[in-house]
Amino acid sequence: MEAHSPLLRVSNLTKSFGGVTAVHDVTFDIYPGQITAVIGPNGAGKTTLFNMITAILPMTSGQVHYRNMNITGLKPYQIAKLGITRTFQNLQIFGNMTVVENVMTGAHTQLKTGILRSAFRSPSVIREEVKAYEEALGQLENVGLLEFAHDEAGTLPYGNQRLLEIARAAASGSKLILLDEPMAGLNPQESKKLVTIIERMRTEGMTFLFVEHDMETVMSIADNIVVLDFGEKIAEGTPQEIYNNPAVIAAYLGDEEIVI
Ligand SMILES: Nc1ncnc2c1ncn2[C@@H]1O[C@H](COP(=O)(O)OP(=O)(O)OP(=O)(O)O)[C@@H](O)[C@H]1O
Repeated sequence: MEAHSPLLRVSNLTKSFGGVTAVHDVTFDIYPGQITAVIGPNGAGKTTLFNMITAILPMTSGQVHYRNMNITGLKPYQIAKLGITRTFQNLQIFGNMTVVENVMTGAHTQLKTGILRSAFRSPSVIREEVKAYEEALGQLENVGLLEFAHDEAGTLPYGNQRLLEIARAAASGSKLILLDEPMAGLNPQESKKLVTIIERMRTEGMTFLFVEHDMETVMSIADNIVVLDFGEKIAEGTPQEIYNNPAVIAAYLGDEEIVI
């Protein structure tokens, strides 16, 4: 991949649900190591856009390229295997498994071991499992959860469960993590911790795309902001550019949830 080619290219994505066009002709690029935020008033199409990029929803038209490869029409597991992971608004933690086991489920998207081989527990399978375990512990250390590695994940406070999801995404070998409202439900200290972790992971080479209503977070960490309104991209730019954009201010007028 060329140094300046986008990691992800979203081209003319459109999604219609019957008569409702939730996303219309949206185009933008994400470059490696960038933090990109998608913002917009309620119902603007942010989640639908995420769902199309990760193939949870088929698009009506448009294309998605990842590392110059056309990934339009691939299945969600194929996209995950290529290195794109997402988190959801509702946490997707396996509450009865331990914290470290949860992280290892991320690593399993990349393991070579098939069901048959793992049933026989050959030395190569064991080696792979040990590697995944050590990698999982490393990821837990990165997000400050190492001391809870052997606790049941369901017993972690909400903010730590969110960090656990991010550790799991990182353990999957992802290069691009999509976060759907990562700050939702976090208290100010937890938000601050998450911001620090995202920024550190970025300096280590991770790329992020996130949907967020918390404008303070968006303005403080995003390199690039894509603004949707009624499914259309109405603006794109740096936090400063977006902050001063009249179309963006107009779109948010009357939206009580967001103070821009
Ligand atoms: N499965 C669906 N069937 C019909 N309409 C849908 C469906 N999913 C979303 N929509 C509509 O598409 C539009 C965009 O919804 P979407 O959830 O993507 O917006 P959003 O920006 O993520 O909103 P929020 O900030 O409230 O989460 C809305 O008008 C919504 O009602």
